[in-house]
Amino acid sequence: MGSYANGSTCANDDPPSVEEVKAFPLKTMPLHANGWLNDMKISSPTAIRVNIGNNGAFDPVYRAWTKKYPSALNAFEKIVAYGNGKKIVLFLDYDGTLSPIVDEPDNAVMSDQMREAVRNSALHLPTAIISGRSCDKVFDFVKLTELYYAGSHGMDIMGPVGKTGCVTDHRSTSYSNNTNKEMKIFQAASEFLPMIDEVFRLLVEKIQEIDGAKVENNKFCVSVHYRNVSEKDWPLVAWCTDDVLKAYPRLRLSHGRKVLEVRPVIDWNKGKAVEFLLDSLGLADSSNVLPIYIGDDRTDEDAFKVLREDKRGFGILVSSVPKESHALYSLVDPPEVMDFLKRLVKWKEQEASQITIK
Ligand SMILES: O=P(O)(O)OC[C@H]1O[C@H](O[C@H]2O[C@H](CO)[C@@H](O)[C@H](O)[C@H]2O)[C@H](O)[C@@H](O)[C@@H]1O
Repeated sequence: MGSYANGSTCANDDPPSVEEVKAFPLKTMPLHANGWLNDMKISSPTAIRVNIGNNGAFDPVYRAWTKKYPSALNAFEKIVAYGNGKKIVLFLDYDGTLSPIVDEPDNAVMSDQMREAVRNSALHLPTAIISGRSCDKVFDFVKLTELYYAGSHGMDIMGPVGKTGCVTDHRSTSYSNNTNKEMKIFQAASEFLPMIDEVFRLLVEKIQEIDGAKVENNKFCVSVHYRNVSEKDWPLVAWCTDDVLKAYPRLRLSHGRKVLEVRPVIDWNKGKAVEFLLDSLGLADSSNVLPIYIGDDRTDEDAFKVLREDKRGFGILVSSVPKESHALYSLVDPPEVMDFLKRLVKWKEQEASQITIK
């Protein structure tokens, strides 16, 4: 017997019809789906676009927030001072970090200038992209072979063959890419593939009745987008997703920017992917390595946390609205991310020329 948001219980497991849900969305919603609705509202604040100009200089609320999360551009000298004598490793999220947030997920293209900035970073520093999208999709957007990629929130990693014990893990396979470097694919959730495909199909069927909703297959995760859904229908998105997921206890839900992320219940996330890549690259020794992770989303917090807890590196949160984070620094938006990458490259080049002169 289930319980509903209005305190009543349902006598059998038959869910209400979509018409009933449309008529009384909150009344017919199971309690946990009602909890999701709160999270949907919290994780998708209507961007009260503050007057950010000049690093928030004009907006008192944002300015106060940057006291806790200083701008990584303003604190650049301090950041590179931490990196002095250490190898900096760069981890970048994709959506909202390298590309602007747009209404249609398939249109989230990266500008050529940003691609160039990322390519230059990768030529100077080990650089990886860690995204909620599938590896293939994020590679189609980024189109750079100089990087390492982790898709599906870190559950699908294309990286170098390194020291890690996971090389012998049954979930990893080695191959040679077109640069003839030996690479490996590590898929922490490989056994979930058929289940994710099934859930994707069920969600598409269910969600198609909701105006503006979209379901995206990200290989080891499924994204249910509600950015283009009228807020009055958000309960319906939560209810439909819950109705599918209740038959899959091995899947769970996390929240992103106007998106519900369906993913396997395994102890793996973007933070684990960062640790895995550092290990694969032979850069797990925190005494001479400084990992920096730049991201904008709730799922990036797992990576910020790993770096912060071990004091081995730090996160930079990309946000134009004040929010709590495990990151140490902030940047307003993707153009500021691009400036930061360019400055890092410049600093690296200066460092290299000084070494040559000596
Ligand atoms: O980890 P990320 O690279 O940040 O990926 C997270 C999700 O990003 C995408 O959705 C978000 O960006 C879309 C395009 O700007 C936007 O329309 C959507 O509302 C955002 O949630 C992507 O489509 C998802 O699959 C990723 O999981």
